[in-house]
Amino acid sequence: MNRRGLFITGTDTGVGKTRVAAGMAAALRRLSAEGRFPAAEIRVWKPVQTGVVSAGHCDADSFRLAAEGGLAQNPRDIATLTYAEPLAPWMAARRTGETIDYAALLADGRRRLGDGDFLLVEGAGGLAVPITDTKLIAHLAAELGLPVLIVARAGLGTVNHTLLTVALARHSGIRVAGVVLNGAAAHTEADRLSVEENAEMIAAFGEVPVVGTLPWTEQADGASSPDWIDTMITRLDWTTLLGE
Ligand SMILES: Nc1ncnc2c1ncn2[C@@H]1O[C@H](COP(=O)(O)OP(=O)(O)OP(=O)(O)O)[C@@H](O)[C@H]1O
Ligand SMILES: C[C@H](N)[C@H](N)CCCCCC(=O)O
Ligand SMILES: [Mg+2]
Repeated sequence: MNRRGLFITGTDTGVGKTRVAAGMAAALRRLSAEGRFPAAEIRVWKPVQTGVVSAGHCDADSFRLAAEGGLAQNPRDIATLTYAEPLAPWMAARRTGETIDYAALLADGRRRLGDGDFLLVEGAGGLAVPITDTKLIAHLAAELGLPVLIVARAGLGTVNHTLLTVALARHSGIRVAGVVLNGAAAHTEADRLSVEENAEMIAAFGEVPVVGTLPWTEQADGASSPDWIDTMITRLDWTTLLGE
């Protein structure tokens, strides 16, 4: 199967996975419309989301991926599972008396990958987040056969978090496409320098490209293509992302 896609994970919850996934979706959609990206459709998938009451709620990742990515997909189709408790999927499901049918979730992902479009998948939290009592988000990314893009914070502490995430990805047999540092406080020269030094350490010790540094900006929409997205897209190795 021609697996054309990218799994977007993070070093934590709240690091900007949705922001990056939506920004990529909007940019790739524009490139596709201009005939500069070899996929007719750009689609997003949120396998499981927690902390929201419904996939159509404006706070839901499924809603934000569609809105910020400028996508026509129905948010209710973007997310497969939605749980109210803001917890790891395993626990959020258990709070409702359910267990997640991992095989069905994986099959849904493989179906979505099968139509030859380009699929951006957003995980839940980081890679070591439980989906069931035996499966983590890392298992899902590995068994979908997709490379991961790691969204990490830009400041102090991110080197450890990012290198741990890279190590788990590789231990799980997942290719790491790159790292994006999010929330670079561009207020002072010292901040900018420390972000560059964090990127240098992550690249050196993780043997992974830091493909983007997101400034902390308020606006997020599918209309504009911020510079960081264009830089990131040019730095990614598309031969691996478009499937051999
Ligand atoms: N570069 C940025 N500039 C301004 N706000 C940002 C930026 N990145 C993320 N945010 C905001 O920070 C919050 C967390 O970002 P986001 O929801 O993308 O994280 P996440 O990793 O997807 O979280 P979750 O684990 O819940 O899915 C959101 O309110 C988002 O709008
Ligand atoms: C609720 C949050 N926004 C995410 N949907 C789920 C994050 C799970 C994190 C689990 C953990 O690492 O402790
Ligand atoms: Mg998110």
